[in-house]
Amino acid sequence: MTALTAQEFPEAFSTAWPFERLSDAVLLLARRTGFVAEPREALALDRQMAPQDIAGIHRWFQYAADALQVEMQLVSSRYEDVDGLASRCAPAIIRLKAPTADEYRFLVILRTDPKHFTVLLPDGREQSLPVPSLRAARFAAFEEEIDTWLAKHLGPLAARVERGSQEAVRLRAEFRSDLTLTNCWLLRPVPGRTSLKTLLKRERILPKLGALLAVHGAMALVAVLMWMNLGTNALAGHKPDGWHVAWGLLVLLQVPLMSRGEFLQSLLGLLLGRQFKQHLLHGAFRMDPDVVRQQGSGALLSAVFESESMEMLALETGFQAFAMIINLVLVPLVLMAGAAPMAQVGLFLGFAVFIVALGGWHLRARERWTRARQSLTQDLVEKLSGQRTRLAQQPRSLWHAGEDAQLASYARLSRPMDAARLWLVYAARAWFVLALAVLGPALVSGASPGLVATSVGGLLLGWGTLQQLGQGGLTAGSAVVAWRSIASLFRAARNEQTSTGERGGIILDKPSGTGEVVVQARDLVFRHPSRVRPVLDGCSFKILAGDRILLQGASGGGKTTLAALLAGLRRQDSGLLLLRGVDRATLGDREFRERIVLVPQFHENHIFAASLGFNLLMGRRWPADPADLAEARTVCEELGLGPLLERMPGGLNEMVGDAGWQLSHGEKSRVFLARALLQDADVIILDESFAALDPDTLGKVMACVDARARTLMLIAHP
Ligand SMILES: Nc1ncnc2c1ncn2[C@@H]1O[C@H](COP(=O)(O)OP(=O)(O)OP(=O)(O)O)[C@@H](O)[C@H]1O
Repeated sequence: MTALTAQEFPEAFSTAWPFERLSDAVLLLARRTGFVAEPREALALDRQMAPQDIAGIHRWFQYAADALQVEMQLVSSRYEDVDGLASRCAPAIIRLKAPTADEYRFLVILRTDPKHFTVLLPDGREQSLPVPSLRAARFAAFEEEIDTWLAKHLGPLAARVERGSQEAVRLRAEFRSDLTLTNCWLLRPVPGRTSLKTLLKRERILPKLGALLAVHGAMALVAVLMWMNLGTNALAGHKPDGWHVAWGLLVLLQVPLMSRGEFLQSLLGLLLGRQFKQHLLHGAFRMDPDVVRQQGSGALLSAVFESESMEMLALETGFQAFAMIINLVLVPLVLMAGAAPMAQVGLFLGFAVFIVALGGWHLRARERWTRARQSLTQDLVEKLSGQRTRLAQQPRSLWHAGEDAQLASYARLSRPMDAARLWLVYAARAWFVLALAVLGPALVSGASPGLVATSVGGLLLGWGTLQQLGQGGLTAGSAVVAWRSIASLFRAARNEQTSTGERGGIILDKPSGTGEVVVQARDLVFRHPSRVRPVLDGCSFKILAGDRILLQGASGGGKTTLAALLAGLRRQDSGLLLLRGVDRATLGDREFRERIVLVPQFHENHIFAASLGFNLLMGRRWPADPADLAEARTVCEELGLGPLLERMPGGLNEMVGDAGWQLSHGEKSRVFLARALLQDADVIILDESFAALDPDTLGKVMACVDARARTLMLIAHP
């Protein structure tokens, strides 16, 4: 199933943009959403692209996304989720097909709510379209077929399953799991490139923060009014003549204020938490691969834990800070109006300073403890990853060596942190007792009930505030420590100059034929940052279209390093590397990597915990078209994976990876090969990819690779 047709979605076709104006459409959408102000350069359509060529359009969207510094994500939705997608997709572009002719148009969706699309018209105006059900629109033709099937298999029961009900949708989805809606591209901002100002504006965060501040202010004011009312009336022995009703109303007023405050807090937490997560994920992909490798998986896992707690703690502290700052100002004012003003205010301020100092102590202790905890996590992950090696080759007596000392050191570092935590908790209670004691002489000397009530109100408010300050000190300290562990990940999101940068500006035509110079290297020099001598020094060569190159050399000679440079995973220190006459800076990393595809050595490659189909086609395009899946199946058969596919009950949908169907070494290496062959690259580099294959399979695999790779470089040992 591919595009929506005009018949299925009649209102939309007349509002959609023609193919020739696709670049104007993308540009206008990006501007209206506020994701980009002005593009760096004009967006040109790819000369070779045709409206029916989904692969070409997808490639062009990626080029446009790079140029505009946004993301364009191809999505597909299954039968049961289509309406959900419709209500969440904006801003997005959907390709629509005319019912008869081979004509396609592009629906440009600016906003959505559950019942309407706001679309951008080709003349720049906006129009609202009712979308009763995209599912009904898209799959109307199949409903009858499904009804017949249901009637046949469920008999009279089928009549009880109401059309459109949850059960009916689920049954239909089971029956036709192949029904999907594709050709929808979501436009999204790149998290690392969104300025704080844009973010605040787009999510309307400042008005929400303002409202939260106002709610907290109102709650504090109501609390003070309640105490004043109580003091001046109840404690003075006034009869209930209306003041008690006012008191009751003030109590009631707290309820809506509190629920509004909670709501705003949750909403802001959700918005900020989402931005934070997106930023971190984006950063993870922009980290230098060498840095990631050096850190080790344990440190990365710790960073994940820290990011979780950082998010929670930062939000918690931020919101508490609101109420606390208001109260820190309010408490001295209330106490000043009470029975022992100077003594109580002095005591309150003294305690506040004391608690801040305790917070500093806790921060330092927490930092040392966190380092010990991270090292424990790193050690545990290392031990788990090396479990098989340890079981097979390490004497049992050494399995737990050093663990006691490590745990003892961890326990020792926990002690000062726990002590600081305890002091922070008890400090607020100590304030309460001392402040009450200070009030004693005023009570004895017969201070007026109003003054005493105000003092007690201030004392209670002060108690709550110092508790918040102590708790805030704990969480802020933990958040600061967590931040230090993940700051590099966060900053990486803004990093454009890593080896994984993505800017681009040119789409190359398909190669014209054999003999053309595809790659030209002149005087390449590369030195690993930690090494003194360069691995590559003055390396020059040419690769022509159609070449079959065997690269051999001693172990450690630099073959893999050269492959990494060619495939755009590393940058040379000096020298020139051109792909079809264009250097990487001009071409952009995305285009460069799509043209030269590397199959890394087995231990550097990965099978993802996803379907086999995804693992095969992730380098081409995902979600995949039926044609992509058919080609993936053919390549698998050519590589001798046909019997495996037959054994798998789910076929290409079978889950593989760590928790899924376990693949053998040779099967995995052929999945890696198929993944590269399906990418339609100009040059394929295979780094020792055949080690695990028996002679029969090797013959098949070589024939398939030779037939499918336009230009090939094999790295192998002599
Ligand atoms: N990330 C790195 N940091 C520092 N040095 C590295 C790094 N990766 C590789 N090297 C060093 O660079 C040199 C070349 O390594 P490379 O992997 O390119 O060799 P190779 O020819 O592919 O070896 P093999 O045939 O054993 O796979 C080696 O001395 C290696 O120790």
